[in-house]
Amino acid sequence: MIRTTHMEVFNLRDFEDVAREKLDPVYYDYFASGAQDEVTLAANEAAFRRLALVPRILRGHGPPRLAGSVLGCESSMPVLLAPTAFHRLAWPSEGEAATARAAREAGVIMIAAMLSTITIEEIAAAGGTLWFQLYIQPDLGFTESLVRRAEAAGCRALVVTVDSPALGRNERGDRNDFHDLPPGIFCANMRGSGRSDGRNDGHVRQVSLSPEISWRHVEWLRGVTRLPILLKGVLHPADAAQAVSCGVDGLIVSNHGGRQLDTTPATIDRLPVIADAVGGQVPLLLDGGVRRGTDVVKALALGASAVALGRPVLWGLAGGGADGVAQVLSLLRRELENALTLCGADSPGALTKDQVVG
Ligand SMILES: Cc1cc2nc3c(=O)[nH]c(=O)nc-3n(C[C@H](O)[C@H](O)[C@H](O)COP(=O)(O)O)c2cc1C
Ligand SMILES: CC(C)CC(=O)C(=O)O
Repeated sequence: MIRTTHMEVFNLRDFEDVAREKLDPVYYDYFASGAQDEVTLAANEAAFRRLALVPRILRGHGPPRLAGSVLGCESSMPVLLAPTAFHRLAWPSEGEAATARAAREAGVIMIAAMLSTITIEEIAAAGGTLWFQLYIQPDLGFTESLVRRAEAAGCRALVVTVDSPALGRNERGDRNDFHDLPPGIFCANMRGSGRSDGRNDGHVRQVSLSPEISWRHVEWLRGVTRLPILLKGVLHPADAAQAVSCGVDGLIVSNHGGRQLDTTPATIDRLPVIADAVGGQVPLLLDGGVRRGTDVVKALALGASAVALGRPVLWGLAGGGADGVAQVLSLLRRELENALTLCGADSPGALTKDQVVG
């Protein structure tokens, strides 16, 4: 159990306090912040609090089974690690390798961020089941080289982030003048060969979040890889339906943890309309504000196959490297097991949407 001089950790929120104590305040702000007024950042958690769970009784079963699979990948519980950039800011010695080790040991899927601070090959060497998150770069030759590297490293799916035609306006970052990674830390996947412009030093400035990216790019990607493709950042049911017609294999209902367009709705509030639009044709995942086992249960009941966890993983990493991430996952697993039991569900699939009332 991670303990600092005056803090014991009982839940995921406690880990944020530990991380705040340990991190450089500028990096803490980078991880914690949302866009502009942080309305969406707050809304994600507030919406989970607002929804109530209705338990079913006297179901007469044993402890719930948490394990299952998502897009053919086994997972010991319906919780994935959301892609988050720059883990060496939280744990300088190992960065994403520590996160990947903890995910592997917990038997859960890690979505490795394209903007990781060690390479995807290094993450794969430390990790278990990995999916690779991609910001499609207008330099399609370079994008394809990243896809090939992710395939060769054994990644089992591509997660294309589609909520970032530009970078969200982060005012905490502006106030802290945090616009570059510190010396010695790079976007490791962006270095080396593959770019048509020959720029290859892994500087953040070389990453393009471009409004030119369109459905045509998704169709292009569908043609260059056989890996399952998920779109991350879907909030409109018409987009969800179009994604399915484009041959996309899964969707992540996400507002990027409130870091892109501020004042978007909470993700859990969008899940039902997206689930209706998709009608079970592809698995739906959700991220944003998941902090408790009861939050996971609400998302599962409303139609998600699994959820993904962003900041709490970073708090665990900052608090104690792989051990900290392992503790975050283990706390959430215990809570999820308890919440399912109290809801009368012997597995995630036994939950029904009438068990969530708003
Ligand atoms: C510090 C930080 C960095 C992130 N980096 C990325 C990224 O590189 N790519 C991406 O698709 N999403 C990124 N995200 C968004 C997460 O994948 C996820 O959508 C969000 O964190 C979920 O919300 P939560 O933090 O409330 O759990 C980042 C989020 C944070 C907090
Ligand atoms: C550098 C950013 C594009 C990484 C990111 O997605 C984020 O910080 O939310």
